[in-house]
Amino acid sequence: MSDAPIFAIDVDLVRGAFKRTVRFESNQRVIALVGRSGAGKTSLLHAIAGLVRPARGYIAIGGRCLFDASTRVDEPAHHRRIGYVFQDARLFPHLDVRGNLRYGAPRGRGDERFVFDHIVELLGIGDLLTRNIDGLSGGEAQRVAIGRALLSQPELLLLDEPLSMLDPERKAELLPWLQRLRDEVALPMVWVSHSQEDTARLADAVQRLE
Ligand SMILES: Nc1ncnc2c1ncn2[C@@H]1O[C@H](COP(=O)(O)OP(=O)(O)OP(=O)(O)O)[C@@H](O)[C@H]1O
Repeated sequence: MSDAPIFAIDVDLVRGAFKRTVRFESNQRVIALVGRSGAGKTSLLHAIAGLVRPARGYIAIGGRCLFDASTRVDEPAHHRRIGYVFQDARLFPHLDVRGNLRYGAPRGRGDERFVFDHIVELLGIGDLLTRNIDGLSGGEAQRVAIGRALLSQPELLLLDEPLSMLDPERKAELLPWLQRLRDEVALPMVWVSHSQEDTARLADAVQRLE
């Protein structure tokens, strides 16, 4: 077993005129990232995912170095084994639910950590498999998006405000599934949230960007 913290991050993020340093270490598995609008939450997720390059510093998660400016480590995004769930699900409209879940799932090795039938059961989406995307509720679409992310066999899950576009009823419906995800999928997760209440329910620790 490695003694490395689950999250070890110290980066300078630069996006146009925006510049900030984010530094934290944590041994908690599920982190809520909170802070005012424009504080840099999405920018940090993008840096972890390899979609933007920090101007300085390092990102190591689960003892795995994803980026280190001093040693010129910069794992390409597609090698980082990260599942990314967006606010608006971003499912493929030309595929049905099954097609979306199958998209990008490595085939045929037989030793995958996340298996199709288990993920479908975990997220309660078995009845949706042949449905078109445009007929799904916001909460159903998010569950499918999470399933698609897990079936890409990630080692880390990033969720950018998965509840924020839902009305209160749909949100109440989705929350227990997200709690189940947190409890039954033993992956590190970073959860961007605006809501103190969601944060308290879903995260082991809160990281605030001022
Ligand atoms: N591609 C870009 N070019 C220039 N500036 C950018 C770019 N992307 C983000 N920014 C700026 O970087 C800052 C941080 O944005 P970011 O989206 O990371 O914040 P956030 O905390 O996620 O905000 P929100 O809660 O509103 O989503 C903002 O001032 C934003 O305008």
